[in-house]
Amino acid sequence: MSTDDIRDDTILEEYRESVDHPIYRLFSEYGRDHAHWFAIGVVTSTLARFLSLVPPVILGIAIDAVFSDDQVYSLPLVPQAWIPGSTEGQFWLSVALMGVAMALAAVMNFGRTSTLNWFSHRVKHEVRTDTYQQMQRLDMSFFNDMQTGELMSILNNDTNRLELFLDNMMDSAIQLAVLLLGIGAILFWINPQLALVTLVILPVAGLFTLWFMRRVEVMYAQIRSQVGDLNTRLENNLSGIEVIKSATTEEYEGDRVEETSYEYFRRDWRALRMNLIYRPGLQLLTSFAFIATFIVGGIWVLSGPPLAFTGTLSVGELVTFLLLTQRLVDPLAQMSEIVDRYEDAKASTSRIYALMAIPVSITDADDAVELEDANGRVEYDNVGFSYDGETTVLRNVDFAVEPGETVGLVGPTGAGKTTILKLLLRLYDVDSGAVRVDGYDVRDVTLASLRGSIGYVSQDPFLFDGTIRENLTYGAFDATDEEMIEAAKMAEAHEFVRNLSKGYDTQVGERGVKLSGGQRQRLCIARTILADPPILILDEATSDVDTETEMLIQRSLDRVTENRTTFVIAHRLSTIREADEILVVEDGRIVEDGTHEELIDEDGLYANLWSVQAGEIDDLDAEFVERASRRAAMRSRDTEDE
Ligand SMILES: Nc1ncnc2c1ncn2[C@@H]1O[C@H](COP(=O)(O)OP(=O)(O)OP(=O)(O)O)[C@@H](O)[C@H]1O
Repeated sequence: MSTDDIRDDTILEEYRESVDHPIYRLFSEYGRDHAHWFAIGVVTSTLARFLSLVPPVILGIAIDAVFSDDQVYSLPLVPQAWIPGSTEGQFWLSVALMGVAMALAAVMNFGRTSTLNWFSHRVKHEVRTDTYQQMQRLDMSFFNDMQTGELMSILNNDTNRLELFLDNMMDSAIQLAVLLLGIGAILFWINPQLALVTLVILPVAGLFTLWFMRRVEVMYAQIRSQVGDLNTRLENNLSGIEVIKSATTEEYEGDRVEETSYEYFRRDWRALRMNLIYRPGLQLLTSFAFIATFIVGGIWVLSGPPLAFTGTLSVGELVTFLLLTQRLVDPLAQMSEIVDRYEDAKASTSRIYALMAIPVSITDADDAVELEDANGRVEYDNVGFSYDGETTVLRNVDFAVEPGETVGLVGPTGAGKTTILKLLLRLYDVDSGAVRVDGYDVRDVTLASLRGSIGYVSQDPFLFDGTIRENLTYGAFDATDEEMIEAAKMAEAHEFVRNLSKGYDTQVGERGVKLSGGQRQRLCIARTILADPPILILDEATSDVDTETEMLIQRSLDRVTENRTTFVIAHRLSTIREADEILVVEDGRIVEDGTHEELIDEDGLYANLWSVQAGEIDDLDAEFVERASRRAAMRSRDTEDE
């Protein structure tokens, strides 16, 4: 098991253990709104099962009264005066009663399947939607720790397991309960003594089932978690297929998938082995009941009551007994499946509720205010931050930006530039100090209004599967074609889009794979421009484009950034040369700040970085070279550790 797997399991496991009575909760929280469908389902299912018991009872009576003339034709709950006196009349009455019972059973079966199916599919749909909504609200730190495959397995596999249970198994459970009660009652009504012989297996079957449930509960939890691990591995490999192919690690990855899949098979097989004992065990018990009833009943009919039994037993009664006992075999064997699916659904529901129980810390405060028409004054007040609560990533970050200013952030890789701006978006909360927009602490305004005021072009430009038009208007859904094209022109994207065969209706592929890195970047810039936010964050927004395009984008960005507070993170220092202020970040601190000219004059880290990019490597001061090699050494050590 990899460290990732252990980490995922720990988060879910921690909350899974705190989930009490998951199936009960599922019914009370999600079933309530559709309780009427469920109730109709239960009633029709109950009636269908009762009606299915009518033919064997009528048959027994008909054998005794019509065919062998042993007894008087009488029906339970029916006045004797209503029953025809002739044998022929009784025969046709039996036929009619059986026919009506069968027809009504068919109608009830229709009602049962349609209502219970509706119920289970609705519940599944609502559980999935709610789980997704809750997942979206979770903190970024949660997504850093959880793997996509694991989450997909909860959203898809686990919710599907619920449907399997709610659909077929609820119906089977009702069927079993009705048949047990109905058959039990009829058997006792016909002959209580023989009924005891037939039904003695029930307590034994109950104990056997309890034993099985205890054993498989843990096994199912392990299986569900292994499905998550397998999904994670598959999802990771599919996302990284290009790396796998270029590194020719197909065999290595094939082995890893096989290993994870084998573990899934092993856990699955362990639970299945239990089933292999349980199912035939139950079948054996019911067969035993059938044989015992046949032996005792047969002797009874042939030569009077055996052992301590008393009274009489007719052939018709014995036939009804045997037919009904036979009716118990299938549902009792099905009980194993019901219990099996129940345990499976319980494991899945626990995982769903565990996900829902994970607390969200980045959320609107009760008295959060709307940040309306932000001016764009941004202030970092002595900010300290770490991702994991231990390793400090930012310390004493302190600066202020006036509305409309452009600020460049530069510094070595891993210094904390992106992290600083993620705090402005409140993707994470600061550990100490405060980040303010227009004088409001970002924790005191609503997340929607804060993030709606900020446009973010991330380091890793992401496009959704769909057309270019859909991607550009994402978030600005009401934008007109003219506005969209204007934004695309500003981001130097219009020309290349126009040259595509389907123009703005071109499909970009998953994550935008059908476009080049630079094209993706330009579309992301255009998307942000179209949203027209008062604050703009461009994180290496032009790193993937050629120098010429960069120059063009730069030119239009100058127009875009006018009158907006803009943060630009750039490794290519030429990009931020004109910024109103440049912050130089090193090891999570701001070590220098000023305009390009001021920083060059200061002759510190920035001046040295500038010299490197200008190609003046021979003129670098010795301390800078030493610090750079120290950082590089640390980076390669980090990589080795990984
Ligand atoms: N999600 C995360 N969880 C834990 N640590 C993180 C996370 N993201 C970044 N870090 C760590 O925080 C530090 C700062 O990262 P950050 O991405 O802010 O650097 P950066 O200056 O933007 O780097 P670059 O120029 O390479 O983009 C790094 O040491 C990085 O390993």
